[in-house]
Amino acid sequence: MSFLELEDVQTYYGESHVLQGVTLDVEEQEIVALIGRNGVGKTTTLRSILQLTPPREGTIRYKGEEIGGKDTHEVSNDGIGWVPEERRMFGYLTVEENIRVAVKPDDDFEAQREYVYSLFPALDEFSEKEARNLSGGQQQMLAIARGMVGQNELLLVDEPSEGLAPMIVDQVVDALETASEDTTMVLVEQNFPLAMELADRFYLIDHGTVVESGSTEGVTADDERIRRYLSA
Ligand SMILES: Nc1ncnc2c1ncn2[C@@H]1O[C@H](COP(=O)(O)OP(=O)(O)OP(=O)(O)O)[C@@H](O)[C@H]1O
Repeated sequence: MSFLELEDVQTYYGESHVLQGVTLDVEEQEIVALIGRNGVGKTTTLRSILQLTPPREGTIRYKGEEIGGKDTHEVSNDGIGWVPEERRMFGYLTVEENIRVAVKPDDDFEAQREYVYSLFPALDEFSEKEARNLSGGQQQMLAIARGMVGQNELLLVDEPSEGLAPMIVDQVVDALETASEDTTMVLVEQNFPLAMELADRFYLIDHGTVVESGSTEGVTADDERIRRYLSA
């Protein structure tokens, strides 16, 4: 039994059949990258796991339990965190307030705050700053921290390097590596070298289905298996 298992997952937006049978698995403590061209269904795979866009067919098992059909808040209570694309957060709230909003009502805010500040001590330093005044890298760190609130055991991270300068991307890599010591991770990332650097294994998605997979070890964008799917 794997930590997370997707079997023949089929997801639609209305009549549009986006995931056409995605099968993949993730082992505990792994970082698994989902790669592929724009619009092939990577974000939709994360949305399917979270039940934000519930699949119409197939199964999703998390720690051996079928989570298909659950509500998103139940999936979140099961310990699955999300770092959405574009770092959605409350710009006019402070860092600390953004963390507070992410803490579930039954959870101990103080304990959760201490937990995320221990993961990312830099956040503590600017805890009173409004999120909109943070740099892109700091915002991404806050987004990752919000995903880790609740000591989530699985973190789904969507395009963490998007729109960030290369120097800032290094900070984000550090933050993801720190987070990955505590959690299993599924990472959607357009920056191919970055995805290969961070992840243990990859799944290459094309037209809503997995077309290649394997260890990231030694894989480059010149690899013929990869190139034919990623180049335009
Ligand atoms: N809310 C939606 N309603 C209708 N179609 C959607 C919706 N969200 C995404 N799609 C379509 O579903 C397909 C897959 O989108 P998805 O966001 O999963 O792709 P992706 O691989 O993550 O690529 P990207 O990097 O562009 O986000 C695309 O054709 C997209 O236009």
